[in-house]
Amino acid sequence: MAIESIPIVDFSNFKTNPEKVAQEVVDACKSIGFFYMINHDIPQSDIEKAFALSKEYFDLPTEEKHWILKYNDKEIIKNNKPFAPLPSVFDKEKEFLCYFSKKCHATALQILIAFGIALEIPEENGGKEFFSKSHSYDKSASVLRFLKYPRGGEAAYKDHVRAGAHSDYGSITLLFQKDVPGLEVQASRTEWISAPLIPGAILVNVGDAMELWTNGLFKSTIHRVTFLPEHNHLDRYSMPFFFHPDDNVPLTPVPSRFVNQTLSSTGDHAYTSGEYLRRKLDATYNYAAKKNSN
Ligand SMILES: O=C(O)CCC(=O)C(=O)O
Ligand SMILES: [Fe+2]
Repeated sequence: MAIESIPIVDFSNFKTNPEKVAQEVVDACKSIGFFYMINHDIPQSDIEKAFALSKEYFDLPTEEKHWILKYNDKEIIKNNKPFAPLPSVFDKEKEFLCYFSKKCHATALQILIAFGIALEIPEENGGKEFFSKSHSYDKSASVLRFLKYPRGGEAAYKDHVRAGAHSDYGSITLLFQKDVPGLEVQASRTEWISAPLIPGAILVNVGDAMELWTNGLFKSTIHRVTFLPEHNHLDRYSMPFFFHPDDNVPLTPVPSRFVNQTLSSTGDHAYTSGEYLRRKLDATYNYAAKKNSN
């Protein structure tokens, strides 16, 4: 049966009825790979503030934004520290940004706890904390990203697809959308359906590492961003929080009676989370380099 919409999961009952909420989360992850999380713990005022900072940054003159590119040099990346100093727009709000990214982390952990509950992970393997204990705040590649899709002009951006079809690489992604819709999801692996804006909701999706870890039980679904003609005069801002397991976590089948324990023949399961991400990034950037040289 075709999947026509993305389910909404209400987390206000997660404390009182965790099994029910967890089951809804896992049903969504097994079918469409996306769900809206409502009644989460991130205040709307914080989300608005983060969007305002993003806009403040993108509104800077281009030359001011370009200075950061000079730091885009491998030698600057040392001990996993940021590769460049923060632009002043963000530096002055460092405390808030730290707080906000920790809120995203804590919210994503709740979803992972739901996975642990519904997949009935045995206690000896970590029980409901099986996934969450593998996602520490500062030891993974998790990242909060601020994105802007500039409005189209007469000639520019004739192509209505503004972020090409892709799947995400990590375990899960939390997406904050604002004002302008545009995300489309390849439901049922064939048809595109739109992911409308639901005020206050966070759109959550499964990434490739989680699909691999659950041996295909959860679906890392392809999605893209398109602009409808009526939105072409508007800038679109979004904030994805890409959540990744710690680099050293092996992506071997999750110990759950719902997860097929037979290894696939592709050999992907031998990878740790860090190796898997590196492989994906290499494939992406080699591809980009080849495409740009054509
Ligand atoms: O901007 C969006 O709404 C989606 C972005 C996205 O899918 C991504 O950055 O992976
Ligand atoms: Fe994505």
